[in-house]
Amino acid sequence: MLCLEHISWNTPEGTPVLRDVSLEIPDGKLVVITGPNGGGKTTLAKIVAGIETPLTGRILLDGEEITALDVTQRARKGLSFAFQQPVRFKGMTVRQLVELAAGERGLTEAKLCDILSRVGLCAREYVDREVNSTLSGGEIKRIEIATVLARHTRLSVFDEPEAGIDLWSFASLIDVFQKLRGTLSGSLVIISHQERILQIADEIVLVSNGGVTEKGPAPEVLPRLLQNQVLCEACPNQKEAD
Ligand SMILES: Nc1ncnc2c1ncn2[C@@H]1O[C@H](COP(=O)(O)OP(=O)(O)OP(=O)(O)O)[C@@H](O)[C@H]1O
Repeated sequence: MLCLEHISWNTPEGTPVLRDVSLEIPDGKLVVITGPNGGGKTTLAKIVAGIETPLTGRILLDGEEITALDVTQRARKGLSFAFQQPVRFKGMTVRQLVELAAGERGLTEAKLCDILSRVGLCAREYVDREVNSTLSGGEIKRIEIATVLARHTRLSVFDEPEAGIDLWSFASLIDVFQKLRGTLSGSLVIISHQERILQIADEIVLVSNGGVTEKGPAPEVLPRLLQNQVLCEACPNQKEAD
């Protein structure tokens, strides 16, 4: 289980972004974090990844404090992330990147194909391409999601997997997440605004204005979100934004 205790974070200019966030991410569950733009969801994910350091609070993984660990040390503990703005791994081929993620050299074409087809990419066309600007944003995003899927980690976090992905790939991704949920030993967290992703959640957490304003089992929280009661309370401009 991942526990966040009293996490706060300010921008470099000192503007509060996260205010005293406490949250438990249980094992074996698909937890979807949602909420209005700018509420603090990605910042929370960056703090869990070790990219940002919290101003206050601590992070525990299975009871062990990991607050002081850097990104690499946390990755070794089994935390992996697919961010909204994917990182580009200059000079590496797709094959090398997936092998690195899977921790296995010399993956067979069949295995590579299995991993890449989950995100709607045909392995044969992609494996020997370099991960650089010749790939589209959507392709890079899908490759990054594939690397997280390949790792089978303790905690996997996907930040807006729907962003920049076409409808067909998105539909197969939902399928992948659903299958993952059925075989989960660790935790699976998806940050999303998409109703179709909220529908497959076990638990939903609403992050708004730097705090957790709602959390609970999806069957209880989702109807309220869909009726817009919760989102509207949390974000008065939500209706206008939609
Ligand atoms: N390094 C930074 N410097 C300045 N402001 C920042 C920084 N990081 C985050 N913010 C601000 O913190 C707020 C929360 O950003 P964050 O990306 O966590 O929101 P979010 O809930 O993920 O939003 P979205 O749904 O739009 O992806 C935003 O107002 C953002 O501009």
